[in-house]
Amino acid sequence: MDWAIDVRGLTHRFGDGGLAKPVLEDLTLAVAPGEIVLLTGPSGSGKTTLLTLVGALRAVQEGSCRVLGTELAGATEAERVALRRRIGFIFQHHNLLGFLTARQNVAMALELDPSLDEAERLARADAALASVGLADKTEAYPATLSGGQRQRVAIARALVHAPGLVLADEPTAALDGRTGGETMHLLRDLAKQQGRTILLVTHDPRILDIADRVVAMEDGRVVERAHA
Ligand SMILES: Nc1ncnc2c1ncn2[C@@H]1O[C@H](COP(=O)(O)OP(=O)(O)OP(=O)(O)O)[C@@H](O)[C@H]1O
Repeated sequence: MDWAIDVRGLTHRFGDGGLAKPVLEDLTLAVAPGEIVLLTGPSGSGKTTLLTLVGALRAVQEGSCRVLGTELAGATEAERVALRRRIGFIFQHHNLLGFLTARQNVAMALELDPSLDEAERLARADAALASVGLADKTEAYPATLSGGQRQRVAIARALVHAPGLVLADEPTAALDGRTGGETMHLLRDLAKQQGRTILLVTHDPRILDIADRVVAMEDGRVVERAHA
């Protein structure tokens, strides 16, 4: 099987090497293409660290971490940058740029694709915004949108470049329960339509039902793999 994510024996430490207790310890996790996996577990169990390693945002220290076919152990910064371009990221705080409209924020994710001209980028951004129900907000600035609308813009931005993988870190943390649930169901529906793989870190029990699989972490290890 060509896994979207194939992590084996991953160990990660912060601080001064040998003596520090690992934040991730001999962790193994495989995610199939098109699968939606939610990662839960107590604060400090290493979820965000795992997400940043899979997202090629930090260097692998020990073990194997294959993402979309790229081995990140021993990868160069250029290889990590190339992989990051194939991933869509969604953060707790939408991370939209306040001086850009919704359309410009989404189109930015396409700027690295030299095959697209400006008109094509904007057209794709509009289509992505329409797919999250924001066809009438393309010219809106983030400050004029609600929290749920901003996170939907962030979803459009994460999906617009047809990423092989979407990584999300606590995407509902800044939203009320109902809005968080609606937003994540929308993400799930779009991901399923488009065949995207998702790894999503959450503390929010109300969104566990969007998962194909819920993986629980504790002390840097996977402790439970439950089917949702
Ligand atoms: N850059 C860093 N330098 C030193 N220690 C760090 C760093 N980042 C994280 N840690 C430590 O690593 C441990 C795991 O952190 P991590 O953020 O991965 O956990 P988490 O499960 O995502 O927690 P939370 O649910 O609170 O976000 C914590 O004890 C944290 O303090």
